[in-house]
Amino acid sequence: MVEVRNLTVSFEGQTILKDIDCEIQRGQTVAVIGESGCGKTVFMKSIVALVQPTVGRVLFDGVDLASLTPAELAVTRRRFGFVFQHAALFDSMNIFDNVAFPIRQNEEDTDEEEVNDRVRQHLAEVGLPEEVIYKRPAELSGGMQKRVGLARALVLRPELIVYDEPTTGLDPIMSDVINELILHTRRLYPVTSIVVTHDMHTARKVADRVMMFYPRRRLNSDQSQILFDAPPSQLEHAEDRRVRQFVRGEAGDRIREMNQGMA
Ligand SMILES: Nc1ncnc2c1ncn2[C@@H]1O[C@H](COP(=O)(O)OP(=O)(O)OP(=O)(O)O)[C@@H](O)[C@H]1O
Repeated sequence: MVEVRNLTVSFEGQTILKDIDCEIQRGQTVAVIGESGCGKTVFMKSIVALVQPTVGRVLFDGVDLASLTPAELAVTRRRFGFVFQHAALFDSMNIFDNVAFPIRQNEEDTDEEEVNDRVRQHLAEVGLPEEVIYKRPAELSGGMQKRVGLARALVLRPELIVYDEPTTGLDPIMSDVINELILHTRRLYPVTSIVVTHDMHTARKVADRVMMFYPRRRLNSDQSQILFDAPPSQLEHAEDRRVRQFVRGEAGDRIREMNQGMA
């Protein structure tokens, strides 16, 4: 479904991603992990054409996203769902209108009765009670806001959904509610998911594949930036020491490097 070919992304002369090659199959859930600043979000945004490749290509169903006109890209983007780190809800709209927004925006012919049914169905799917419907985002807890963000992302039944740190800032129970919702969505239909996360519990629980990125600036030019690309069950046995240290949360050589001003 997604083919990433020789992807390089640079900003103002600084290379963040270099020569990334991978394929993501339909229905796969990929967790993208790695230390802060290694380029996880840039990778995820490149896949949904929110960031343009400096070199290389990203193909979605065989089509190079960079070759599309803005109008064609807008049509393709309807097949994508986005769950942002801070829910990114519209503060001035109530919860109903937030979730209805993508339908009203993209499927203008939908009558209000159907909009009503779909919004209520999606809010129920993420476990939100009826009484939140006419509240504003600021009146809900962070976990509830994330669930609204998820309902809004799912309301057009996207084929590809990207999650940017979906559990950051949530307590362990609410994090697990979000993990369960990601799994539940996958059970409902063969959505492809890319989950950028620092939460190893999330990576282990929801993903059938984990990709670990490493900061480009810490590598030699011939070294691959993807240190690990395998099912989560293999994380503990990864050959690369940096992967094992990362998943165990061990600083390793980093403290010495920091003291030497290298990190
Ligand atoms: N639009 C941009 N313009 C300039 N630099 C950018 C842009 N987007 C990202 N960067 C830089 O690219 C690097 C990687 O950013 P990215 O957000 O992908 O990291 P990350 O691995 O997701 O980190 P974190 O875990 O902290 O969110 C950072 O140094 C960031 O400052």
